[in-house]
Amino acid sequence: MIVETSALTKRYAAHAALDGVDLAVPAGSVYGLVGPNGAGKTTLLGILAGLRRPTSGSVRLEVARDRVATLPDTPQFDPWLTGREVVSLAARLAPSTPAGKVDEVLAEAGLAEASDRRAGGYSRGMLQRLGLAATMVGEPSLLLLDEPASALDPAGRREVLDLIARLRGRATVVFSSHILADVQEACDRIGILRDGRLLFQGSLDQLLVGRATPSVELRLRSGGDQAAALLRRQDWVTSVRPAGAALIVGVRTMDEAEARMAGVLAESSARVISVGPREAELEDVFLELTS
Ligand SMILES: Nc1ncnc2c1ncn2[C@@H]1O[C@H](COP(=O)(O)OP(=O)(O)OP(=O)(O)O)[C@@H](O)[C@H]1O
Repeated sequence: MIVETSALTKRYAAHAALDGVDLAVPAGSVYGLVGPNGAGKTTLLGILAGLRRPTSGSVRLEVARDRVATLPDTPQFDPWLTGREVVSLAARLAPSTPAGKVDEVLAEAGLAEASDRRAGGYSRGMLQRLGLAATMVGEPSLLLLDEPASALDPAGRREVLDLIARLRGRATVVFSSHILADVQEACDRIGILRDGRLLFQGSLDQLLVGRATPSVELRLRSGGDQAAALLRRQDWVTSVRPAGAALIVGVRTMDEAEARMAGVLAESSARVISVGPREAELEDVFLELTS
């Protein structure tokens, strides 16, 4: 394990922001720390980065402090510096940065063209990528990224997630997010934090197996409200919730759903586009664990 904490606790006055957290991050992994607002993600990353002190418990890093790089959730740069100057400054703080590395990471972050423009004119997505470039330039062994993609639009998120995916195998990455899809896509290990407690950590497969209740995804052209009301009255239906244009119907067993779903839909006036089993997703488990 490149990062291990033991019974880590952080109190702000009477409030426990972290409560007995045993985090274990394997070397080389991309670890997603996910949890709702206020769960303690920033506090935990801050302690790992050495920026906050724990109230009790311990942190063990199997990596020298100068091989750890941290990206705060809203990186701030002097607006008059160009992208290249920001990354060059970061390079000077790293123990030894190979020649040409500044241009290499700027290109990797998709900022080659913009590198001589001032950071004050960058978009949010560009600033986040500039922060990543500055974090990556010293070739750290461990990157701690606080919500690197959460505030971005879908295109910006995609760029940042792609950049993180490319770090796999080159460094260990711990990043926090409250966007489950990002974690599901980018991480090979997941920790779920709520109210300062680590409710689960392990691989996505370990998380999903045997936890999420089986469910069926219904796509309806119209009549969704009536169908949902009818479904809620069935004893084999455990939950009905809208997800975009679809209804996600939690069921006791798939057998019952297969035998009885068509009958309920026929009874309603819904126009059916498709009915299909839905693979357990992180969101189901997350809702199960955190609600
Ligand atoms: N410096 C502080 N003083 C007092 N309370 C704090 C401080 N920092 C965090 N907290 C509290 O500790 C809890 C955890 O906060 P933290 O910022 O670590 O959560 P988070 O999971 O990062 O949340 P978010 O997703 O909103 O950033 C919250 O209840 C927060 O109000």
